[in-house]
Amino acid sequence: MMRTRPLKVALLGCGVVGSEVARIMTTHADDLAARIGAPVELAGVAVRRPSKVREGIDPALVTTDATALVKRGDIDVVVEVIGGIEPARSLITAAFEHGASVVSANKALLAQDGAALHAAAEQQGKDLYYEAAVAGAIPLIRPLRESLAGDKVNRVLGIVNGTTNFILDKMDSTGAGYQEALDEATALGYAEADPTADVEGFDAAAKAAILAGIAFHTRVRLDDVYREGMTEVTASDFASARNMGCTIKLLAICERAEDGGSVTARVHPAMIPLSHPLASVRGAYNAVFVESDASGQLMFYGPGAGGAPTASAVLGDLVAVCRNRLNSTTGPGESAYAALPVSGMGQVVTRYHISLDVADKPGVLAQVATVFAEHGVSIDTVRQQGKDGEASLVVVTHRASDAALTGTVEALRKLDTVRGVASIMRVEGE
Ligand SMILES: NC(=O)C1=CN([C@@H]2O[C@H](COP(=O)(O)OP(=O)(O)OC[C@H]3O[C@@H](n4cnc5c(N)ncnc54)[C@H](O)[C@@H]3O)[C@@H](O)[C@H]2O)C=CC1
Ligand SMILES: N[C@@H](CC=O)C(=O)O
Ligand code: NA
Repeated sequence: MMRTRPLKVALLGCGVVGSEVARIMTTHADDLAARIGAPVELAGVAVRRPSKVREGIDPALVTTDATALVKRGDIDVVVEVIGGIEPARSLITAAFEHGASVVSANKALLAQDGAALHAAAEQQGKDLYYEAAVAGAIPLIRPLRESLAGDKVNRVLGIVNGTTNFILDKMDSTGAGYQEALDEATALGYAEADPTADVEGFDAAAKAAILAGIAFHTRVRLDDVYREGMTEVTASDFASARNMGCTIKLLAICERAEDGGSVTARVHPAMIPLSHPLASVRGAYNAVFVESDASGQLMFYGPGAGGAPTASAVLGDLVAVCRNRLNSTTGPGESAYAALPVSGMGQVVTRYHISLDVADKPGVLAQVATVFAEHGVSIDTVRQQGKDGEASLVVVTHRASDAALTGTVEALRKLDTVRGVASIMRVEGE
């Protein structure tokens, strides 16, 4: 039976995502009420610029005092789509203290302070949901937290940042320049308020921390995630990748060590074969593979950024949280019982594509090969191209630890015949 008293929602932030949340709440009001079992009412909208015209939003609901809004006491759910650490963190904490549950899209905050926020929610008997924080519209948090709760996840690998995938795709497929592609991604509402978060890999690293924590039932913070952005990927890297039948993607990879005793989480550009499903992920789409003991390999795919897709995930959480409130219950909280240590990058094992500038004379290849052998790094293929006494040498390795590869590269740099290390890129997905 439908409850007549509405559940009250406070919306914090009315930008790319917030404006879409408000629009869907209004246009789908009847369906949402039927699915929840009670109407949901937008009770207040906290903004920074109150004079801006916001279509479909009653100006009487608009306030610049987000703190007063979350402390009203009659709010059932606070939807936080401001972003950043403060004031979002204080507002969410105050929301719990004043009786509300919270839906957030804020991966930066969750990766930094997720444990404290979960503890605050639990202490107050409230929900903290954040499906929109990882991979936009793609259902990923809930499948990991609920559908796979009976399995053992060993690996999560994928493209989790729409902006950088959009840029890399444009650079690869149209030869567009980096800045031009970034400007377009920003205009389309994909980029973070400061797009450095996207291009330097902080956003993907925050998502990797959240995914690893949920997948492995442990705590992984942003600082635990190895991070390289994509600003140094060049047209020549794409050409090398094409020569190998590969393309380049910014990947997030979270793995459980083979002995199960630790985990790693990393974000960096990597070559992947064109035949791999991740190679065909275009534009701002995201795709994530989850590998578990019993399920085998699962793939999640869809729009990873943008106002409406992200609002879809927010609304899904809103419905879940409202249903929980009507039933006087809460959904699953943080599960970090495994308390696994997070190992550094040195422990990671993968393949490498290394491009060296060398002197074009007899014995150089043997010298280089010896350095690889001395560090226990086995070579898969070598390609040499020479011109005017100089040559470029492209070495692709078999699987080796990052520590062994780092040692190899340090030793290569010391060889007189090696003029420089032009690029090092990991090769994944084989
Ligand atoms: N845009 C996207 O594709 C996605 C965004 N997200 C996350 O959603 C959140 C919001 O992102 P966007 O909507 O894209 O950002 P945005 O910058 O378009 O919107 C944020 C809004 O919050 C307002 N704001 C800032 N401080 C405020 C305050 N103290 N009180 C009231 N309003 C305040 C800003 O004026 C702005 O309008 C961020 O955490 C972001 O990481 C998550 C997934 C996808
Ligand atoms: N800036 C982010 C937005 C979604 O999380 C991205 O590009 O993926
Ligand atoms: Na999602």
